[in-house]
Parts: sequence; structure tokens; C-alpha cells
Amino acid sequence: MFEIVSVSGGPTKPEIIAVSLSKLGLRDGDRFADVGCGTGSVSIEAAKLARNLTIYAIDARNEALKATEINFKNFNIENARILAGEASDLLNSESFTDFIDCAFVGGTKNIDSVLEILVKKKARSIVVNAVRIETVVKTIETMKKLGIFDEVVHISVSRSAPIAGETMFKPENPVYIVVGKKQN
Ligand SMILES: C[S@@+](CC[C@H](N)C(=O)[O-])C[C@H]1O[C@@H](n2cnc3c(N)ncnc32)[C@H](O)[C@@H]1O
Repeated sequence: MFEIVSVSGGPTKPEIIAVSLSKLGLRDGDRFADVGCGTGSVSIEAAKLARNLTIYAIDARNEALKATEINFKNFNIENARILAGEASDLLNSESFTDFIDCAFVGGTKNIDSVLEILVKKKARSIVVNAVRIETVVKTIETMKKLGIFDEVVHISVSRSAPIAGETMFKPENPVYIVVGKKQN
């Protein structure tokens, strides 16, 4: 069994991925964007939840793109395009003509432009992970402006760790999961 090749900032912790993907509501055949894919671990988990996804894994960092390529190969991820560059430029470029059904945004640089473009691309659900309160506020405000704001979930995970032959809990950094959904 392969281990995920990691990069700074990733992989996202499995508990956070689980809640994020449960909020995203992927369906078979969806076009799924993993914005700021880091290691690609969110895409790898997404591919277990829905069949025949088309995955667009986007990152601006070379080390992230390399890790994603290796991880996708090791975990047999098919139908994936790994795209290098700033997400707001890539998704908005004339050569990127595809629509997006669902997006996970783990990289929040230019979050306002990224959200606007995802809405233009007809995304029915968008989940953003943020650790900084300023990013959370900006994300909520932008989602409200775009008429897609649904909810924010704040998650604090503590993980068991051995101590003197017994068990203690060590806290992980808290994460805000901001959910946007297309209103009917
Ligand atoms: C916290 S890491 C993501 C971790 C990832 N979910 C994982 O499981 O490995 C954030 C990543 O987003 C990328 N990033 C942030 N904003 C971006 C943007 N606007 N366009 C492209 N990549 C972006 C960073 O380069 C970084 O690799």
C-alpha cells in the first residue's frame, strides 16, 4: 500500500477531508475541481465517493504538482488533469472551456476571484477550508455577495497519542469549513 507523498501544507487531515466531502455532495460523473490541490489527497478521497469523476487538480507550486502526479499514479486516479498556475487565471482562461459541478478549495489565495469564477462555471457546491479568520470572513462575504452562502463548520480534532504507556489527546489546528451551494 502506498503512502501519500506530502508537501508543506498537505495532506489535509482525513477527518477534515471527510467532513468537507460530505458537505460537497459529489455525484457520479461530476466535474470536480481541487483548487490548491497540494498533494491531491482530497481528489483521491473524492474519487472513492463518486464514480467517473473528471478531476481538475490545480496548484501554483511545482512541488505540489509533482506530489499530486506521483500520488495520482500510486492511487490509480484516472480522468484527472493536473493544472499548473494561479487558479483564478487558469479557470478563467479562454482555453479552459469546461464547466465545474463541485469544487473543493484548499488554497485560498485570491479566494474572491476563485469563487466568482466557480459560480460562473456553474458549480452547484463549493467547500472552502480556511485556517485564518480573515480568510473565513472574506469567504463568507464573497459567498453572500454571490448568493451561494450556506454555512460554516468549525472543526477541532484531537488525536490520541501515547504517554507513559497510556493515552492522551493532542489537538490539531482548528479548521473552518465554509460551504457554498447554488440556490434553486
Ligand atoms: C493547504 S495546501 C492544500 C492541501 C491539500 N488539500 C492536500 O490535501 O494536500 C494549499 C495549496 O494551495 C495552493 N494555492 C493556494 N492558493 C492558490 C491559488 N489561488 N491557485 C493555485 N494554487 C493555490 C498552494 O500552493 C498550496 O499548495
